[in-house]
Amino acid sequence: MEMNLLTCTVVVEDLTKTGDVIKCTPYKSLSLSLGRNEFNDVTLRVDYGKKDIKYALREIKLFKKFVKDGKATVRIPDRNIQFMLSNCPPDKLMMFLRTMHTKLEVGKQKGFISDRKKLLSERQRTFDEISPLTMKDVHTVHEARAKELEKDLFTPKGKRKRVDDNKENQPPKGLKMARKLVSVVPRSVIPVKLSKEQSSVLEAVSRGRSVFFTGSAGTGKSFLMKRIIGTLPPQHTFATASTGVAACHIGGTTLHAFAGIGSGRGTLEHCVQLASRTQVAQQWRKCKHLVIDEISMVDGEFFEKLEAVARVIRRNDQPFGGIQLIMCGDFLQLPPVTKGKEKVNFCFQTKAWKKCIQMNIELTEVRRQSDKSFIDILQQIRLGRCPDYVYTTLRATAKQNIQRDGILATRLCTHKEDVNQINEHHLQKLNGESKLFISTDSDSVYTQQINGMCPVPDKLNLKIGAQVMLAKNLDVQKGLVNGARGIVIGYQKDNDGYPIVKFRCGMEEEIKPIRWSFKFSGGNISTRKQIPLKLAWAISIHKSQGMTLDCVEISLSRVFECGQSYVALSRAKCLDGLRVLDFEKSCVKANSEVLRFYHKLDLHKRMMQTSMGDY
Ligand SMILES: Nc1ncnc2c1ncn2[C@@H]1O[C@H](COP(=O)(O)OP(=O)(O)OP(=O)(O)O)[C@@H](O)[C@H]1O
Ligand SMILES: [Mg+2]
Repeated sequence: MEMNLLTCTVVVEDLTKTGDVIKCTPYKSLSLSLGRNEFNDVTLRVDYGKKDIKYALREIKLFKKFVKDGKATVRIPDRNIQFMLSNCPPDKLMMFLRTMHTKLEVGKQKGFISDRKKLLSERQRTFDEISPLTMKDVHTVHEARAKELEKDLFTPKGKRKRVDDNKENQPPKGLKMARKLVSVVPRSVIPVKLSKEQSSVLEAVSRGRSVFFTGSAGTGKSFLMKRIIGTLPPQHTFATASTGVAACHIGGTTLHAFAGIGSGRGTLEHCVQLASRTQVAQQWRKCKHLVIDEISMVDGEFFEKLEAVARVIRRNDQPFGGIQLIMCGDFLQLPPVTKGKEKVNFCFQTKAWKKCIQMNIELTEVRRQSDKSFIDILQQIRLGRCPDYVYTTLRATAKQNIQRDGILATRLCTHKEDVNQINEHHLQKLNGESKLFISTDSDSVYTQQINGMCPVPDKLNLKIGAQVMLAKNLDVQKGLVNGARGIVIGYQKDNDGYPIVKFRCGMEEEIKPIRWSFKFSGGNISTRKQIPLKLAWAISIHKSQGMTLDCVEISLSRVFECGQSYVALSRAKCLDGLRVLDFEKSCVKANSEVLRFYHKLDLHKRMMQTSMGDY
């Protein structure tokens, strides 16, 4: 990701010394870049088109509360100016501000050249690109901050504290925290690197191509999608997915909610009429980049309607009304939900698909599992094959004891009813009182809809001993990740009484409520604050699509969909964490039309020689 350059909407404000605004000039699009001048000062260059102005930085003030929405303000106090940035790609903005702040702090440690020396210098004016942020830079800043904190603690209010003042010779309160600051530098400061194939997808997207990227379960499609969303301007980008759970995973809304055309089963005229409602039409017109995750579950007819509606509402005859489509999914996982004996209609079978997609890209590196033989087994299942070695290996898992420290495996069920029954049954069996945690929803009108999208329910009933699953990444380094399994071992003793969970990774953690936000048709935003836990004795295979689970038990006797066994099996990270019951060769099914589609993709790739490397 280009960390030194940002192009976005900017309001430039000239300030008085006391910070009042004297003049305010809006620019629809300005480019800001970070570099170093001839004295090695971190320098912000603002490109106004006809001219550019460079600000050598000594002090900046950043206002970053809305950085996730692509907004922030950069104030340069000694130049009496501030830049209010908006509609920035959020990840880019975050990295830009982080680089500027960190490099400046590192510069402060080294010291600046005096103004006098600069004036007397005869060096030629230069502006060189700043080097990328490194962990070393981040450590330098953390150490400096921790030292400052230590100093403050030893010398309260400017008075040096004598050592014998500290009677028990104990480090003062808070010093431990200061030291911790030095030792724990969050890894997330520098984003996880994309693989070569993932980077090439990002590059294609940044060149404005409409892309479909696919790949087996766990090849990092959703991971990449989140990164792509972070590089696009939020006002014109709509992140969606075919199901609520998948939408929540990438911080978006369902495709149906965005489209505003109901089920899409009505006539085109009716769909256009629905999409012409003011708020819905506004979204359609604003949209320049439409992201769709889990595209395999989008019905082909619905996709065709969307494409036609987009052209009409946007009054633009280009495919999809000129919107850039960024879609991902794996058609060998779950297909669209159909009623009764209706034939499945996949998106890739439609004319709209052929018209819109400019690039098909396949991710091939599996990230969820690392064991090569397990990856191979999953690949066979994905293609609907079950040779003897696959059969015997999976049958053998039925005897495995995958429970650890009393934490049972999550049971993946083919049918929804079984899920509720199993969870209720286990909860009732536990002795002790149950404790109810009710969510705080910003708008109760949406509670039912949120239940369909949010991984946690509005009413969460827990008991000591309950098997739970974390529904959000809390601390990736500690293993407190989305899908991590644990057991409720008690409640905090204060008024709130939040649950304490012992996780399979060994961590014990108090789980406090967190907030989810959801977008509904017309752009309405509603939030839910709830403990990020759900009962995890069982979940449905349909709801598990997209998840990574650490220990799973699966009964495949009632599999009814192609790809269903594959989805279930591929949630596990390793064979040791998997127990498959009632496994028969007949459980393994892949749709023949999907296989043909992938075969063609492969042939096409070879013919065009568009291997990822070449691309
Ligand atoms: N470049 C990467 N570096 C580190 N980890 C990665 C990378 N890409 C993906 N991962 C990790 O791999 C795991 C699987 O990724 P992800 O859930 O995005 O896969 P997916 O292709 O969407 O799978 P599914 O088809 O099951 O939805 C996640 O834990 C993710 O964090
Ligand atoms: Mg996914």
